[in-house]
Amino acid sequence: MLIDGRQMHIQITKGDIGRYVILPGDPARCEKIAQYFDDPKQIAHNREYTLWTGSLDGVPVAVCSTGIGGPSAAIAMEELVECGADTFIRVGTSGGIVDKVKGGDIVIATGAIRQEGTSREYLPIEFPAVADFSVVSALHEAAQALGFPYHTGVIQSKDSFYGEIRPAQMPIADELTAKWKAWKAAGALTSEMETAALMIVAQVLHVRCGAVLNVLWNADNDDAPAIPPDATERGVKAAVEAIRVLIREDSKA
Ligand SMILES: O=P(O)(O)O[C@H]1O[C@H](CO)[C@@H](O)[C@H]1O
Ligand SMILES: O=c1cc[nH]c(=O)[nH]1
Repeated sequence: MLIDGRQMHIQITKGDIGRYVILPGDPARCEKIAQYFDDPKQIAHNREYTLWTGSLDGVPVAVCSTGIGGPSAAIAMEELVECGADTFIRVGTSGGIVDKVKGGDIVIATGAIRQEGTSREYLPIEFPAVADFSVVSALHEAAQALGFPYHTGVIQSKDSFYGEIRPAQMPIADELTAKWKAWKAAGALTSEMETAALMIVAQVLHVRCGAVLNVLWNADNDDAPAIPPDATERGVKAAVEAIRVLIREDSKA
């Protein structure tokens, strides 16, 4: 929605960005991600939304933070699409669910459990939050090329960070614990807060979206989690490389 010629929240307009956008949650991560671009430049900063642009292999790319949780992430995607973007890769931090997913790993999400509220205001809960196949395929190629330990599969998105970290302290502890147990039994890989909403908004707006998550720790296995020093870097490198793959593949189409 334009107010005085700029999108109300992200404060940019059509022509400011190209079609490819990386979406971290944390605004402080935008500048670091933009350093992988040629000619990085900050173009906007409003609320939780920081935007940098640049290019990869001569093609315009951007990074835009989404803040924490589905509501602000959905707003970012809606406004970025109005400005011409159609391909998104979320990159963020997460906590491993199944035992094999450990701090320092990366996870490529093929779909996300919709344990959040935003996506329910777009589509009924029966509709699955799934990643775009070409984005998953590009992330897969990137992770293999970079040689990082990675997993591919379903992740969980939820609204309450502390509902994940301290479920026993919540009045609905039984419900939270039973659901976590079910996700784990089904092989859900890692837990974060934005991917399901982004995938559902992308579905509704007919654009492409995928996600790569850096795993900080495994919530059930690490008593005193030691966050690997490059834990937030690996997913970023995979996302940037995947954008290069998509640029290459899209140029053939
Ligand atoms: O590292 P980011 O992208 O912010 O992602 C994760 O970190 C935040 C919680 O600490 C949530 O936004 C969660 O999804
Ligand atoms: O465990 C974690 C770590 C980061 N972000 C989350 O949402 N959960």
